[in-house]
Amino acid sequence: MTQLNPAFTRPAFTSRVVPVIVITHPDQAVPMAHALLEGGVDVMEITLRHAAGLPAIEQVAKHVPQMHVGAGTVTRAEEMARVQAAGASFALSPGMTDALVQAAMACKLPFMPGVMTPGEVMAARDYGFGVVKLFPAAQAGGLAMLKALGGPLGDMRFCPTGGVSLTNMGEFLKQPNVAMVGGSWLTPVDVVERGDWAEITRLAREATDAAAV
Ligand SMILES: O=C(O)C(=O)C[C@H](O)[C@H](O)COP(=O)(O)O
Repeated sequence: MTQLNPAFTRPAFTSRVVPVIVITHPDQAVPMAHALLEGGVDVMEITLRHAAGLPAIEQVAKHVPQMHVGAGTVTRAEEMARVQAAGASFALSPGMTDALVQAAMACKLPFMPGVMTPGEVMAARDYGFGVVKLFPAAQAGGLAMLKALGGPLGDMRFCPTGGVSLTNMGEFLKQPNVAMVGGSWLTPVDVVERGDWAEITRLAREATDAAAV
């Protein structure tokens, strides 16, 4: 099978930290995108957890072309075409189903499925994925799990997400099989709700600097 997610084998974005974002009003999307860029983060995972997610993706895709906007929490096949139509340049999911993978292939949308077991990593590789999201990373075994997977499945790369923070992100990024990390700590809901974009830039810069070490 051909490589399905080339964008995640050689990501188009430069940031090795992927903010996982819950947006509650589409108007938050564009200022947040600018604030993250200002802090050196050129990728966003805008989740579909809130109804504002889809219009938020649309806003960023339309108004902030230098931002790589992805759709997160894509758990149903029919959402794949919808997020692509909204302008998402890739999709992520906490898991992997045949239906989701088929939908991503049909749309030719780069997709990062979620995995938690060696069997799921192998199934993802069979489909042609080279980079997968380890979710929930902490509960899956964190660093120890990544090291263990690196033995038999050393050709696969991971984006651990779930329980990753400023404190432990450096340890994750040092692992040779970790391509990038994801997390919600860069965009706390209360900070977004009050529109404190300077604080989002500060958090993004702090993460960018920690990733560079
Ligand atoms: O919504 C999704 O699609 C997910 O995969 C879940 C998120 O990635 C995690 O909830 C982030 O975890 P924290 O950084 O620990 O908050």
